[in-house]
Amino acid sequence: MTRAKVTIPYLMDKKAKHEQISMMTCYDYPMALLQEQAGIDIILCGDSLGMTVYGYDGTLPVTMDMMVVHSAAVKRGAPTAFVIGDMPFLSYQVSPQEAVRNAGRLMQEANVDCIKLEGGTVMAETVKCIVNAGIPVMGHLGLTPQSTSALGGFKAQGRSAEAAYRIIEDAALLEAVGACSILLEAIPPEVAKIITAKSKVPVISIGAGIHCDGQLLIVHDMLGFFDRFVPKFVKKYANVNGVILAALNQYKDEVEKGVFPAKEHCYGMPAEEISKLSDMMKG
Ligand SMILES: Nc1nc(=O)c2c([nH]1)NC[C@@H]1CN(c3ccc(C(=O)N[C@@H](CCC(=O)O)C(=O)O)cc3)CN21
Ligand SMILES: CC(C)C(=O)C(=O)O
Ligand SMILES: [Mg+2]
Repeated sequence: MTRAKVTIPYLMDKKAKHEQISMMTCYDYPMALLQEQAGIDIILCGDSLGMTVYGYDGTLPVTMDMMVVHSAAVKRGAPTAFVIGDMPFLSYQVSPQEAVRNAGRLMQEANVDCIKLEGGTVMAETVKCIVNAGIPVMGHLGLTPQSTSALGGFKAQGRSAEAAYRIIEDAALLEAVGACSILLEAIPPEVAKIITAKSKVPVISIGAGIHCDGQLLIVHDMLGFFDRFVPKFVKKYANVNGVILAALNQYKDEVEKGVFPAKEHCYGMPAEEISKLSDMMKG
């Protein structure tokens, strides 16, 4: 049985009932099939794919074209999940007009349900314009990886009263200009708790503690499929690297020993054809 499509009203209802929302990143079709099967509510095709899939040091090299191709693959694998396409660096900062056009590309070419962008007060006008175009927007506050250089690295945010107060103000403003949900990354639980209590839209945590309306993890981190660094907020639920490495080692070993391929991996040929071929080869 397939579940009903996850919609904004469905997510609002979950918040109202204090039922936790599950959210996970995903970058390709086979993983999307599994996340759909697991019933993950929200799937984010994040620009973190720059690091997890493409091996860059950060998210800045990621382009709109990459996000469109990957988001489309994710939506094909997870038709009933609420799929969010992440707006990459420079796709929305230049002007609200460019932001609307690029957000529209994710809707039109990748069939996503929503887009996400980083920033608070400075992005309020842009969020308003995208929402006015009929495109749902998730806001993203706290550790915003596209401004790592300005933040001084991948560092937790909102740890002073003043910094926390600014994030709380930003969250209220994002909601006021029409954001359908807010993502809080790497901030203290006490701050996230205040925001979640004040906001009418679902607030999702990645490294923002237990008091939010839902949780997000980077799928490669939680699977043990990425270990260049492991943020404090990550819990590893599997060791996929270990499973894959064991298979690769065994394959290499069997190739070198001539154990693979076996008879069952080879195509048959009728005996008379083999003997005819043998005669032909004798010329
Ligand atoms: N694989 C992956 N996981 C992520 O969580 C993630 C990405 N990639 N790419 C984009 C951003 C970058 N993120 C990060 C990266 C590193 C830390 C980290 O190591 N933080 C340290 C504390 C650093 C400090 O505060 O000085 C930690 O211990 O959590 C946190 C978030 C979150 N996002
Ligand atoms: C780190 C999360 C929140 C994100 O924006 C992404 O996966 O790109
Ligand atoms: Mg992102």
